[in-house]
Amino acid sequence: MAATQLVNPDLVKERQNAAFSPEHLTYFLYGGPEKTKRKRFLQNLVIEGVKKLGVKQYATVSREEQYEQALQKYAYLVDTERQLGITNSTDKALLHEAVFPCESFPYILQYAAFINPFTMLASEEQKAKWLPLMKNFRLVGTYAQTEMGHGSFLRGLETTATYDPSTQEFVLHSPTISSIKYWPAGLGKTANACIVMAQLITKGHNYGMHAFLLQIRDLDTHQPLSGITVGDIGSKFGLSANDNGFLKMDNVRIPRNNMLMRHSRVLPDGTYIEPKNDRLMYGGMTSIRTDVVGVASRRLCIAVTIAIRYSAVRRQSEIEPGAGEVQVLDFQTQQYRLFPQLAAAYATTFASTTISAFYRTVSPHIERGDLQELPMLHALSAGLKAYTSWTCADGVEVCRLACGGHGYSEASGLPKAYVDTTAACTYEGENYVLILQTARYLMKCCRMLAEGEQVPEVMDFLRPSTSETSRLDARLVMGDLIQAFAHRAARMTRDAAQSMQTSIVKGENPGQAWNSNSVQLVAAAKAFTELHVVRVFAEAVETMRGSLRHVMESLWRLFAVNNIVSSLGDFLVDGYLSTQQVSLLEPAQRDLLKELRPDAVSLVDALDFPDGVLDSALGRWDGQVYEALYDYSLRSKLNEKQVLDAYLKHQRPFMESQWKKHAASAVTSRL
Ligand SMILES: CCCCCCCC/C=C\CCCCCCCCCCCCC/C=C/C(=O)SCCNC(=O)CCNC(=O)[C@H](O)C(C)(C)COP(=O)(O)OP(=O)(O)OC[C@H]1O[C@@H](n2cnc3c(N)ncnc32)[C@H](O)[C@@H]1OP(=O)(O)O
Ligand SMILES: Cc1cc2nc3c(=O)[nH]c(=O)nc-3n(C[C@H](O)[C@H](O)[C@H](O)COP(=O)(O)OP(=O)(O)OC[C@H]3O[C@@H](n4cnc5c(N)ncnc54)[C@H](O)[C@@H]3O)c2cc1C
Repeated sequence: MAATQLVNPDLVKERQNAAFSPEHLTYFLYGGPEKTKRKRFLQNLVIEGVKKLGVKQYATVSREEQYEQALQKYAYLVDTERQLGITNSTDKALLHEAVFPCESFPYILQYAAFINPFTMLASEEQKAKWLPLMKNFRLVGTYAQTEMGHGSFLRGLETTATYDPSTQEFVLHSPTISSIKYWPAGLGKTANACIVMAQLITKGHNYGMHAFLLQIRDLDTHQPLSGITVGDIGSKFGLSANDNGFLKMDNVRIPRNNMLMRHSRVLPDGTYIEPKNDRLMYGGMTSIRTDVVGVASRRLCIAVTIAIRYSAVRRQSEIEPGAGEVQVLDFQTQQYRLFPQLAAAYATTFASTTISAFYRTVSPHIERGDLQELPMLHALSAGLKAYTSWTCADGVEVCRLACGGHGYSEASGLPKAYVDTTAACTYEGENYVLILQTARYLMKCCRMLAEGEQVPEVMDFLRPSTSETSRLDARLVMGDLIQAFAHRAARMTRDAAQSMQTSIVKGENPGQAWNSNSVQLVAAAKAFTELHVVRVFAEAVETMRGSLRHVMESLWRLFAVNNIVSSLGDFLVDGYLSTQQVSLLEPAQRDLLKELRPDAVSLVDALDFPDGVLDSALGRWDGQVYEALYDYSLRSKLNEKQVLDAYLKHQRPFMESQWKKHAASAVTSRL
């Protein structure tokens, strides 16, 4: 920050009063002083670079302009990456975050869901041929899987890829209106190619969903190719700069070699060679799900930074009559709303770091054909994607509401953070559908344990425990709190398994039994995922020392206590927590709010978002919120002219006609 910047005195005081050094926490989050320095350098560089492009603030332009500006900013981003020789994925993510703060952009899937799944699914020969075209943007692509009629149930996809041995081509076809590909990001106007997921039919047999590389537009004129109908799906709840698209294929012929043939193949005569495991086709989705955990947690980190800084600057109402208006952050209710979001922001950040690390560890094994850890990776990434996007979307909305009226203005940066985060509850697998995959794995582990088989170490919590009551006392020992989450997850999983068994005994088939108990299964999978998040947050805190450890331990405790209190029935139902123990929790929660109050601003400062990423009049580092809000309003398009054409066209005639009807006298320009 510029040393000369005039900072709101309340924020200055907050920063002076912190009991720990936020800089140390920043170093912890970003991997040390050197990496932090690099992060700041990179983000500030592109924030300044974007300013020089002359693009307008996202919230002040139309959808078409947002789209155009996003293309312009992306070109600048890639040029900068190349000039700086950036290949590291964290550096890239940091640059993306600074150029597109809580904003989507048309090329979002170029790497995440075009190049990555292509690399996973294509043969070496195919990679040699197409990767250079993809990496150098000759091919701009997306992942076209969802159709109008099917997104969750992939076996129900209707698009067909029928092999014709006489020409050695596949014929891609959308046989019905519901089979039109619908939603893929960047498909409408930007992509000239895509990975299409379609039912592979050869020698009259359907072998299920497979991936094909399809060119959809001419590489020079960008016109759609013959047989292709493609376009933008129209305005959405958010993600306006993205041209999510539709695609209809009318018997489009592609060479046999455009089927991605690393795992399964079709020989020239039409013979099908099966993959080692048909789940490998789903690998691209697992990769993005782990990214989505990171995307959602960063959005909540941004929202909580905005809301806590603003609450420290905003003064309204008195606590003691006559003693002056207080910072709204001093209201217990404000702390009760915001501090759990702060805790969740850190919790999901650590969850994101660990699932990414797990993904990086396991994917080379999967690449080698060792699929032992695949079910666990799938269950954990699906559960965390759902848990984090729910938690963060809800949290962003809590932050927005906690900013009062100004939270409703786009100037706050919170509406765009919300619409962006809530989308993550649906894309890459609707959350209920995904968390049920986690439940499926839990049921499988229950069966394995019942049959005396080994389960992965993280599932050990399912083993019968000797202790059926908690040792929790007023000290709120971390181990006792973690044990409470473990007990709850185990009990709920066993209860769900038992209910499934009962349904089957009553005569339901496995599908019916699953559906009859799916509310319980979802609850068990959420409890398991929350246990995981509580654990990884605790593991991170346990590596910290001194005053940082002290404050982060309190934040962790707030996360744990808050989650117990908000699902108290789960912990009481079998008497694991006694009513006496429960009576400790709400006072402890209030004490934690008070304890964390002096460190709240520094805890968000430590997240280290530059103003360019917050993109918020309310969350600015210097706290000069009213100047920023006023400036934003002056830039409203409606203020470009004092008297609008719409006034002359609609308002004035309307007013005149109303007045004439009821008063039958002339309009005067003054009262
Ligand atoms: C502090 C840190 C600092 C760092 C700074 C960093 C800052 C930056 C911040 C963030 C970093 C990240 C930046 C990266 C940017 C990336 C951006 C990402 C943006 C995303 C944009 C959105 C794009 C959206 C794309 C899409 O939506 S694509 C479409 C997605 N569609 C789906 O997900 C469909 C969901 N449906 C399914 O997956 C399946 O149909 C099903 C629900 C799983 C059911 O399938 P089915 O075969 O019918 O299943 P079952 O019978 O139930 O199960 C069969 C069997 O298969 C197993 N299975 C299923 N899936 C998988 C899998 N994926 N992997 C492995 N195994 C799987 C399942 O478990 C069953 O197994 P068993 O039979 O053994 O039980
Ligand atoms: C912003 C955005 C971007 C997207 N980008 C892409 C993209 O790039 N590429 C792409 O291919 N797709 C994309 N999608 C599509 C997305 O992946 C799907 O919308 C998503 O997987 C959900 O599928 P659906 O729309 O069919 O929902 P549905 O499955 O129709 O869901 C409707 C309801 O039914 C419930 N339901 C469905 N099945 C079950 C079940 N088995 N058990 C219990 N409940 C069930 C769901 O929980 C939900 O409440 C995008 C979507 C959005 C919103």
